[in-house]
Amino acid sequence: MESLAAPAPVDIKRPIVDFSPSIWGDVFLQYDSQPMEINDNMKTQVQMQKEEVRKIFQSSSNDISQKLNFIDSLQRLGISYHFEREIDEALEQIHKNLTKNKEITTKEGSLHFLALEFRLLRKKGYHISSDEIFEKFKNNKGSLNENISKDVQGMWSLYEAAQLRIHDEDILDEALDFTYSHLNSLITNELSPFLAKQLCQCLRTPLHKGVPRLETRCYISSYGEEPSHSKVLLNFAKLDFNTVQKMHQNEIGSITKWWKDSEFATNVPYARDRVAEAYFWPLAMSYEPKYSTARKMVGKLVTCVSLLDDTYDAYGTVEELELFTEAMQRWDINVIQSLPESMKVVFNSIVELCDEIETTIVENGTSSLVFIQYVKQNFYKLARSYFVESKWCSEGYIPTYDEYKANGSISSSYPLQILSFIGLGEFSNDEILDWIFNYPTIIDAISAHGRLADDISSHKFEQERVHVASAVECCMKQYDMSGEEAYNFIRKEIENYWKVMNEECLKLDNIPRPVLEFIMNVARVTEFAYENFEDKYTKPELLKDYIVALLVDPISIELSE
Ligand SMILES: CC(C)=CCC/C(C)=C/COP(=O)(O)OP(=O)(O)O
Repeated sequence: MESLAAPAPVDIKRPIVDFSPSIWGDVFLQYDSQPMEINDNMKTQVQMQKEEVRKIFQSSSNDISQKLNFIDSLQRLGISYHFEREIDEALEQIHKNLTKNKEITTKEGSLHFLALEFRLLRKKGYHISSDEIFEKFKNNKGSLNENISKDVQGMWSLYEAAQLRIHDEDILDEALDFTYSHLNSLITNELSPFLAKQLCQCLRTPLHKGVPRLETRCYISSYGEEPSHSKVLLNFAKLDFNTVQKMHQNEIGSITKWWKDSEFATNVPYARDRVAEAYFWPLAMSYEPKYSTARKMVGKLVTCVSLLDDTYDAYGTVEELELFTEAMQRWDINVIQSLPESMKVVFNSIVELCDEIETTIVENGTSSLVFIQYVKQNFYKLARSYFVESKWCSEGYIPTYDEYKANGSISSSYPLQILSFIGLGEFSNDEILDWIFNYPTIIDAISAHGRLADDISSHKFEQERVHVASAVECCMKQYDMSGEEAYNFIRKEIENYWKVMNEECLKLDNIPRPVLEFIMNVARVTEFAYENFEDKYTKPELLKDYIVALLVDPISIELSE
């Protein structure tokens, strides 16, 4: 068959990029036909083990420290979603015991205990004063006591707790520097290889910034080596991981089938072929079974966003893209009749996806129809932001950093992804959708964080070809900085956005916690995807092992345990 993608006039110079092909072949196709339902025997086992875990939870009712450690393990092992009500009630009770008239009244306990209590309560949205809870660890100058450096477990917990810091929490800023440098110095000399490995991992990715499913996969592998581990919890976590993984396999199988049937790799040959990598984003937003539809749809949506991005960045001319953007605004393919077939394929894929989303929400009765209008408008806004970048690029214009960030937050595609995921799930209602659509501070912070992290990871690769000036050049221009200074400036901005996000999570008590968690998970997957100046989306070999661990290999379960 003749390729659909041949450019219309032969002499057009296109910004084609030599993206590497997909590394997955047909690996995920087999899962499309795999039965979604787990068998009766497995269901009975899940139910029995879950009840055993519940009994242990209930029996720890009077010991706060034990309860907090138990909740922490449930969360880290990825099974807390089975016990949401119990955990909420327990934390509410613990919060009541800790505070009276908003003052913290009980500050007894070890540094580990207080830091864990602080972290779990704050994660749940309780605004606990860091100054008050850590008061007894300060000296008379108001700084942290040097002698806490002897308490490794305490420092470790304080390091994790301090990640939830907001602005003007000097004690937590200090705690983060203090614990990081002391813990880092322990790795080489004083710890067992097992602990040193754990510590390295948490210094690289603290719990608060980790992608939940990856954290769980990693923690299940090491939890059994902790002296105080519970076999009941571990077995249930493994069984649950494998059961839920089957559902994830089914989802990625069906997205892969759709992608292959649509022949995007042939029909849009200039674009990245990244189905499994795209699915990583909705999987990071939530792995829970009840968000299966949202994951499937958003997985497809991210692949369409990727086709669109490459159409603007790696194929279209400014004249073509102007027309394409107009077609997106009018939602009308007739506007682009004169453009190359491949661009029409991209346009149609977006229109058809929106139709599919609409059918799904009507069938499931989960969402109001304002949702689909918002999705379409966000797709247009995304295309418009890409067009702005294309124009800047063709004109050789370097915008100011602020101008670049305002546009770049939209072109991160996060507002669209977040809106779509939440609109397809159980918390979808007009109020929440309006809130997201109007770009609240938390979405702004996450999108800007995404744009900056992406830019500093792919800066060198992108500047090797004709590409819009990135945040780095814009920052150099606006503040008259060297490249190195701009990198450092942007890294500080990224840290600052974390404080903004943490702060918003405390303020937004009218938004359900799971919704805030989905949103925060986007920041977490950003940190992971773009760490160490690498772009794991564009270079799939960097993501391969993680995808295998989450989507291909089950966890082995020794039956004797
Ligand atoms: C966040 C995800 C996975 C979105 C979908 C695909 C996409 C646009 C990835 C970023 O690519 P890029 O680094 O080339 O983006 P940009 O061109 O916006 O810098």
